Amino acid sequence: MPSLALSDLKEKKEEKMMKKKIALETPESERKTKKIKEPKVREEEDESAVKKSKKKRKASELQVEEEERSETSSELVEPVDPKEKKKKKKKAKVEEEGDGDEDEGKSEDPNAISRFRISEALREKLKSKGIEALFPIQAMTFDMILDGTDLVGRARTGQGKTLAFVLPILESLTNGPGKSSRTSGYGRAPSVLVLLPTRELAKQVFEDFEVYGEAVGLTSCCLYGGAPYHTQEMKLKRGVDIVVGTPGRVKDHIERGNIHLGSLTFRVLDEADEMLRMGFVDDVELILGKVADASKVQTVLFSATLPDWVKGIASRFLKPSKKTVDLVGNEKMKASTNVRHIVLPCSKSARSQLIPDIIRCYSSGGRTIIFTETKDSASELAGLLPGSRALHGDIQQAQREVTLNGFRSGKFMTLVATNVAARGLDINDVQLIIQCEPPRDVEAYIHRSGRTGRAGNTGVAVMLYDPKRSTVSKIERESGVKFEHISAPQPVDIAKSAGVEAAKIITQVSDSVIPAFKDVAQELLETSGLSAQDLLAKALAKAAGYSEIKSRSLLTSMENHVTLLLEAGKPIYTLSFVFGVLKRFLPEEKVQSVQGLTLTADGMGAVFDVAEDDVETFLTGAENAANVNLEVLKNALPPLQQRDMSRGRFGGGRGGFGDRNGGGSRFSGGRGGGRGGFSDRRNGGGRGHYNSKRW
Ligand SMILES: Nc1ncnc2c1ncn2[C@@H]1O[C@H](COP(=O)(O)OP(=O)(O)OP(=O)(O)O)[C@@H](O)[C@H]1O
Repeated sequence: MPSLALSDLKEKKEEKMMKKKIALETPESERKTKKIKEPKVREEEDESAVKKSKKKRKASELQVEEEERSETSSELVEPVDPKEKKKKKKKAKVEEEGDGDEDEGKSEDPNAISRFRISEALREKLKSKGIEALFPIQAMTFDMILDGTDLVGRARTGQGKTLAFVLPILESLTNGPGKSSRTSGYGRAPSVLVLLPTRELAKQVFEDFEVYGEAVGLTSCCLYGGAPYHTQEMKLKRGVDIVVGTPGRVKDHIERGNIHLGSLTFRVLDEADEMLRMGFVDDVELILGKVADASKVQTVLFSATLPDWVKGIASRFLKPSKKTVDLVGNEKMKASTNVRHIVLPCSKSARSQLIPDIIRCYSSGGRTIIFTETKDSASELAGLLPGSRALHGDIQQAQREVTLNGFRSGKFMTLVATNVAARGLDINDVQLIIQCEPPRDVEAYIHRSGRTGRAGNTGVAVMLYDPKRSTVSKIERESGVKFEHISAPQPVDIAKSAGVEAAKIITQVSDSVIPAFKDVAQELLETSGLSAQDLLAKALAKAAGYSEIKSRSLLTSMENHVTLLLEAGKPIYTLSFVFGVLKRFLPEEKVQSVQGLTLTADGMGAVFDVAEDDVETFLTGAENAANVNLEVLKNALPPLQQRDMSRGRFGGGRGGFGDRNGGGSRFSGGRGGGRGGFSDRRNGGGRGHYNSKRW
């Protein structure tokens, strides 16, 4: 029910805020910034900290402690032991209480930007953007990057990984170790190269470098395909300090002799896993290999997902002394914890009817991004959803930019995109993500759902799936997300809330209209054969834009379809058995018309959809059949068996759809088929493989 869903959402948000409030009441510990330290943070506090930082909090949950530096060459900065953390909290609290007066230094956020080696100009710029304190991933990596360490950084989506490398790099080049090697003057070669998988993301990161770089006198340029070479060449000719780009176009400029990477000080691989997955292996390898002396270059790699096979690149291109700051680590939950993750059964043909209602129920009036698996489906769906636009790789770059700008500025509120928009895009007020079907891999799920719930905000991610061919359980076990299973919002429920709105509007209509309409109202009352209440209900419906209300099935979400539950008095093991039972009392064409046939998790029944007009035929037929019970399901589906496509068989019973807490068994186990390392050509198979064919 939409009204329920909305209030549930509100409740959930409040509950979350409450939990966060509690989590945030953690005293600070002193932080010394000059020495390299081993900061440790408890994973689940990561996102609380983001929220708190946003609110200019006074205390921080980030615990920084001094540790012996590890003798190992590559070091993982691990999350702190929760028990240990508790002890520290207690100790700090006692100290604070004993202290009495409000020492200004102590009440200040340990992650306040003033506590880091950030120059005045950059601080001012950050403040002008409303940033007063660093987020945990930024605080934990700032000194390491500034002091010259190669680094692998991982934090969940929307946790500020971009500024985690932008700020220390800018500081290093202007006031730190990078300053001495930086070249200057007309035609200078870049000191920094940042590689990203998509054009939109490259532009976004470039804009950060431009805004903050300007404050310290550094210039940047952005190199990406689909845009004219000339402008990019002119910028490179004049000389820039920072180059941000996608691998294909950067490589082209190298080959044209437009850029020289011999004197690089920094290399950044943002969303490295995606770049390699997209087939940029050769290009990235070639580009990274262009530095004159790799030992003099500092390399950092950031992503919210770091599949094992990416670690191969890290060992190949980062120094053995590299450090890893992983705020996700072995935590089960890999996706954003600020997002409500929902799954909903829906057949492909019902999508365009269902999606507007999902938006009505879950977008809270904000922006929505809908992800499709292919470019064609993105265009097709955008054509069917009024007020939406498509974004994918077949659209001209200039139009892609117009579309994204329009979405960012609120000219339209629904973007239908392929995976080109899955990674890194940071768009204000995206409240809802809809995935039309489960993506092929868990990383895509994590990044797509991470376009909402950013920087401490909350959001909703709804994934549609075909109950007959679902990979929901695979995504669930690999991402650690515990999906809420819900049924489609029913048009009648949506109409009810629209009616409430319409009633409000009607009460606001001036009494001056009454004389003009009174006579015809009286005539209607006398001639329509309806009560005054029914007549008014019709008038309200019309005011809310309704001429009729269609029903929607629980199973496939198809309009004018109804879900039936069949039981045969004994366990049912196969779908063909159900067809056999139906054939006993129905003509063949009716049997063939059933949609979405699925067995129930308890193995005692089967559910399927039939056209509303056929329901009577089915029910009457079943009355005359021995040992058959057939009933219409009105409110919720029973728990169903899910066909786990990743395992090629039916999985065990998972949570009922009416049960928001899901239930059912959890699976464990790693992913199959490890992806190859950097030089494994079998992965990706040529540049643009993924995006050119599918998105
Ligand atoms: N210290 C901060 N205080 C307040 N807001 C911040 C801070 N750091 C970053 N932000 C904001 O948080 C948002 C998310 O940041 P960013 O895009 O860097 O996230 P991310 O971790 O790279 O996400 P993804 O994995 O999806 O790429 C941005 O709008 C950014 O401006």
